Amino acid sequence: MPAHPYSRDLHTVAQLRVMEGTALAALGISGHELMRRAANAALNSLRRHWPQLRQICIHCGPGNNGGDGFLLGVLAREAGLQVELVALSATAHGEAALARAAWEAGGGKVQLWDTNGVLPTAELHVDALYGIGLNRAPEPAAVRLIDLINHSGRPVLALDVPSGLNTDSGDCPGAAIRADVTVTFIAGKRGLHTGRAADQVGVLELATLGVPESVYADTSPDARLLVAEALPSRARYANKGDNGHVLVIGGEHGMAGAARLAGESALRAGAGLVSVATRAEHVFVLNAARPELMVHGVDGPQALAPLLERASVLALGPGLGQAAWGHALWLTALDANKPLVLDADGLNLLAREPRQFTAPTVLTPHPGEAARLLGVSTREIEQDRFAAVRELTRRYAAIVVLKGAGSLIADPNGRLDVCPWGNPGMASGGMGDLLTGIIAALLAQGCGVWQAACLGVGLHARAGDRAAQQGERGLLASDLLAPLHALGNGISNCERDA
Ligand SMILES: NC(=O)C1=CN([C@@H]2O[C@H](COP(=O)(O)OP(=O)(O)OC[C@H]3O[C@@H](n4cnc5c(N)ncnc54)[C@H](O)[C@@H]3O)[C@@H](O)[C@H]2O)[C@@H](O)CC1
Ligand SMILES: [K+]
Repeated sequence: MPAHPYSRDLHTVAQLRVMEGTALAALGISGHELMRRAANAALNSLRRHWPQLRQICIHCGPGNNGGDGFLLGVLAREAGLQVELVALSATAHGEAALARAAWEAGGGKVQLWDTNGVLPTAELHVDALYGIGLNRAPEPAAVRLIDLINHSGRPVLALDVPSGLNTDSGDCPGAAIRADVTVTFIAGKRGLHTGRAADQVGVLELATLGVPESVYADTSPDARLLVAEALPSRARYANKGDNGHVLVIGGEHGMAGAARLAGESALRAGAGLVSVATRAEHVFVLNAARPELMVHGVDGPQALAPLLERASVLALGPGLGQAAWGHALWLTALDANKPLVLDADGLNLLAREPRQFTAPTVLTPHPGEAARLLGVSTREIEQDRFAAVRELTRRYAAIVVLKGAGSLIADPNGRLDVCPWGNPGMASGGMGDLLTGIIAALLAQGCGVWQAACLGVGLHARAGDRAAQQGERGLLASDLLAPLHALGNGISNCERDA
């Protein structure tokens, strides 16, 4: 089935509420009918994923998400399934009350959830507790139910959103359902694609419920999912000078590896030339390990100056340290006003001495670095990664990549893309150094700064996924170099990696 033309678009709850209203008007149907369509989509998904299923338990919350659950109960019963239904509250309002009445009119029983209650046995649990209306951590009674469902050992289908996950931020303020499959209704939701969402959503399906395309066309999304794109093609007559010259600046005592990984990934992402400015003691080992790198020992700004002049793009920060040596190089490099990727200690120094950038600049903080750059805690960053990345772009006048599950890429005009690839194997040392080198290489080859950041994040994450086919645990940053080479050339099967 071809993807829906607007499946990349991601919205906020406020936007979704407006879209629901315009969808109802455009379709000329009642809210109840839209809810019935949602329930029908959920039943289809359930049948597709678990065709042998005979008996399910649906858990309904107080709002319209619970309403979806009641109507799913009606349709599932009509389809011959045995249905148990648990409700969090004794009453329902509005559309949800109508849905509950429809369930009860057919003789359906409702078990009112009691905090000390026992989870009904079921072959599968349907989570219809909270949807986009969740506005705080689930209440204590729901917490126990969520916990029991998560530990039931049975598959879980979530309706619209896994309950407990904040649809806007991707954060879980308290307990949250871990779904195997989430069927989300009408349109993409940004909080399903970043941060904690990675552990809660499972397989994500979009059911557009027959909403006409005009509703999507009239809504400008808050964010978009990255799609896999080929790198810009290169002229056959290109010489190495046409593909740019990246200068990696970093590698304080004991941190040669970071500079090496950034340099190697820049080479693998296609930079024409890559130089490394590092501590003199690292020159021999880096040259021996990767002779294609031009490695220079620099003891301070004077030695750095001629290298800065020759470079077209700077990758500043891998293993740089924050002591006098790193700080002096950092100041000199920033004064060169060249296209720049700033990472690691380059960002920690920026947090100490904030400035705005006029040359094309990409900052690549992980949540801890982002917290230092904004003067808040890492937890506050994770509570709303979208707000954090947008604030960083404004404060530093740069493109910002906020790393972590579902990396975000944002520019100062509010544009925001979300990376759908990557895996927890990439939460290991050196992965960030690779990303720095990749983005720098793309800038050096002539990509615009937004394009370089998006292509770079995508390439890095897809190389990570490719490398993780051998296992996530124990994945090394250098394992990504071979798949990076292949993917950068549009080679999408695995033969090259072997
Ligand atoms: N409006 C529409 O047109 C459609 C809505 N649909 C469903 O409706 C959902 C949205 O429904 P609602 O806006 O009623 O919201 P929800 O059903 O998501 O939940 C909100 C309800 O829970 C309460 N609540 C929120 N956070 C709570 C917490 N932490 N602890 C306890 N109670 C809490 C709210 O006060 C409200 O009663 C969607 O996610 C979707 O599942 C679908 O039927 C598709 C059509
Ligand atoms: K739900």
